[in-house]
Amino acid sequence: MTLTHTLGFPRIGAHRELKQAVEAYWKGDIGAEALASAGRDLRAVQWAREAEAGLRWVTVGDFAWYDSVLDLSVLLGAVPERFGPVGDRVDLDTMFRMARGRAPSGMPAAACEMTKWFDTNYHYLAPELHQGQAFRLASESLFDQVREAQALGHDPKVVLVGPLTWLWLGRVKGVAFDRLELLSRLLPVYHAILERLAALGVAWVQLDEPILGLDLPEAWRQAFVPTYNALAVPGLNRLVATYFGRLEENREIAAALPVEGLHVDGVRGGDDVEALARCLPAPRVLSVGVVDGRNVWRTDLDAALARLRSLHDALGDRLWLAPSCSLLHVPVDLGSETRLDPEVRGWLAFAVQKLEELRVLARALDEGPEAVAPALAEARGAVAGRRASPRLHRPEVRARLRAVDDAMTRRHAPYRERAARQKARLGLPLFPTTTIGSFPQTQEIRMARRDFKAGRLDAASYRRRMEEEINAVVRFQEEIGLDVLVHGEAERNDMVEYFGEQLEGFAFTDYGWVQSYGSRCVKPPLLFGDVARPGPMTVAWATHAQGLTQKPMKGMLTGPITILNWSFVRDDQPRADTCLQLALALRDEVRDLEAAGLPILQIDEAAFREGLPLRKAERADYLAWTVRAFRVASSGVRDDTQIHTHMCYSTFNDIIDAVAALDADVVTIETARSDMALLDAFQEKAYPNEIGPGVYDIHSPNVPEVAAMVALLRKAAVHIPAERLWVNPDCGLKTRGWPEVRASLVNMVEAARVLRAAPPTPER
Ligand SMILES: Nc1nc2c(c(=O)[nH]1)N[C@@H](CNc1ccc(C(=O)N[C@@H](CCC(=O)N[C@@H](CCC(=O)N[C@@H](CCC(=O)O)C(=O)O)C(=O)O)C(=O)O)cc1)CN2
Ligand code: MET
Ligand SMILES: [Zn+2]
Repeated sequence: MTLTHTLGFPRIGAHRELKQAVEAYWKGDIGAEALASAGRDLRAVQWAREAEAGLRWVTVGDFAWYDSVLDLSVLLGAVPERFGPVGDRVDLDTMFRMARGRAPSGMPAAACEMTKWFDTNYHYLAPELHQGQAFRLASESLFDQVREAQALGHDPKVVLVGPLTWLWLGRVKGVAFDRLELLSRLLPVYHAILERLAALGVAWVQLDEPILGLDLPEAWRQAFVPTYNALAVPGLNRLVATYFGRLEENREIAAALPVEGLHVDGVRGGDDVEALARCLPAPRVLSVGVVDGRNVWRTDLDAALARLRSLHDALGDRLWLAPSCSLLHVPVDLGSETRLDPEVRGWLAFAVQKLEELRVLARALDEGPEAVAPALAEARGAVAGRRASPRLHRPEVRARLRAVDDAMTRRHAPYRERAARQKARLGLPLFPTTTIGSFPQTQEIRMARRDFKAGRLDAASYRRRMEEEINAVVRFQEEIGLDVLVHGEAERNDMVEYFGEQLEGFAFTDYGWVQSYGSRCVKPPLLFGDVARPGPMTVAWATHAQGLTQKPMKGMLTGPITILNWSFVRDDQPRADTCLQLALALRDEVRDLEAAGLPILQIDEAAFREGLPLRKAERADYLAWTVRAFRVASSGVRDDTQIHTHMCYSTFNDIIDAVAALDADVVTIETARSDMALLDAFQEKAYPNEIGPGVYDIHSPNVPEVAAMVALLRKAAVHIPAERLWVNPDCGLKTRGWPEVRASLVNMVEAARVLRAAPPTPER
């Protein structure tokens, strides 16, 4: 029999129950016992769904209150010293303090660094590593969850990130050293974990090693076989899971791993699956990720079956079926979407539906396609229907795409000349202060929007409510003395979904939530067809805001690459084409904002780095079409209009030339959690324009001290001449509360004043 399983399932619940429970606990509305009970309920529902779908096991270990990499760090006893002495077992609030700097109990401390999980919009907390670090088994939570699943009558497969990927994701603190040195200290703890799992009767453990899809240094490649030799435990089977990219030169390593099974991404892995099916020695299992875990379109089951049939012939029961990666990256259940356009709905599959697709495929292999003929026919109809739908195509958009020429990708004058004109127009001081765009999205704002969308609040009242919010935000910024103001983005549910809602070619869900980090979720819009802008999207709000102040107002847009990367996008044309369609729509918006009198426009490209291909060989191509798209969106303006862009969670070393090639007048970036280390890439010569290195971390509720921000800016001034430095937070303030925002920004403006009074002297 062909067995099916899943690498992981969304942990947030179909209606974000996890978010509600965790946030209530942080606020003190519920205690640890109620939180624990909410977790048990969520897991019970999730396992029931996996069991109902006929999976061979339920997956245990994919649940986490905040992040599963963080949970693993806790399990391994990798808790940084600043979180204080921890007992034999690390407690819940220590874990929450590592994640966000504070918890209902325990002293606040700087949170661990949070960054993107490979090329997804999911964030993990980076393990902190230091030379000579000791590890120990420091949590019972995983084993408790195994028993919990067993008590519910399920047979669990446990998932953990593997030791090499965990180390790879780690950040070295203190003295620089090779983190691979820690492997020998880490393996005994992994071994102990596996022994505990074997003792509980767990038959299979899935160890995720997605770094096998990266260009790895030779020493790391060589470490794989010895690592898995060291992790053999009698009676326990190990499935090493790879995903997100092609194995390429690491294929042989994967095939040689001394483990009982291997999972390979059948969607992004090219012909890895076929190659491994030929060389993987029996009795090893090959788990094939046939169903896309990263997108929401229904699987072309005929095509999948055609591909699987020869694998099935070759491997027999050694062939397992799974989604390409964990289903963490897709929404939970299409069944919740009662208001979605029925035609579009028919094209989709969320996590629950993807498990069903696996069941159909497995039965078709085992019993022949006749056994599942109605399901196959339905899927065939859906796939063909999407391909043939007239709603996908707009000839005028296609024509415009063909007409894009090089002139559309260039500003009139080079940066130096533009800077002079912008200076004359804007009259900003040295170290100009600004924010990244959003101000707190309060409960009241969200309630008003909910009432508006539900028809309980009319459009005029909603508009007035949002304008009042803008008025208050502008007044506040003037009062504390910020130099470049923003309108605060109150009217936006999300920086991507908001634009999707105003463009043709998109559809939306009500419950299509996907975890981004911790309790924060996003609802990626569905980009299914050619993109067009029926009318201005932000001009009315921006004009209202500019009318309230003499200070420069910064118009705020989300850029084409970020809309692309944070939507579920069509797979029937190259992403580059879709991106350029978005760029053309934004170019029109940019020009409308300029004509409306906005002197500064920010085009956020928060997801620019995230979308960078994992393999170096594919990067130049991505950077070429993304840079072109950004320039098409941003270049249609006068020289004295200042273009900003913003990027967060980025490592810039490998993309600095491309960031420079965007030719934005100002780029604001995330640097505070990494103590300005990211600025190395921006050394004067590498980045020619202005830059705002974030001076405090907005992902933590802690208020930054003036002195700390002054110190960070002095550090920044070592790399970048003071005339080109801006002062701003790391990112938008939408997730923060007003009290912290007030205190933090007052301190930030003060930090800029301190620096203006005693400017740093350049160190050359
Ligand atoms: N797409 C995207 N990706 C991103 C970011 C981003 O901003 N957008 N930022 C970076 C960090 N990631 C983030 C992801 C999410 C949030 C965030 O704040 N999400 C909100 C949801 C935002 C949203 O869509 N809100 C809706 C309403 C959602 C809602 O819960 N409404 C309630 C009512 C109000 C309430 O109870 O709060 C309801 O309908 O019942 C709105 O404002 O309209 C959340 O999880 O809480 C922040 C940062 C990286 N990736
Ligand atoms: N302008 C956006 C904001 O401030 C940029 C956020 S980047 C994730 O919210
Ligand atoms: Zn940001």
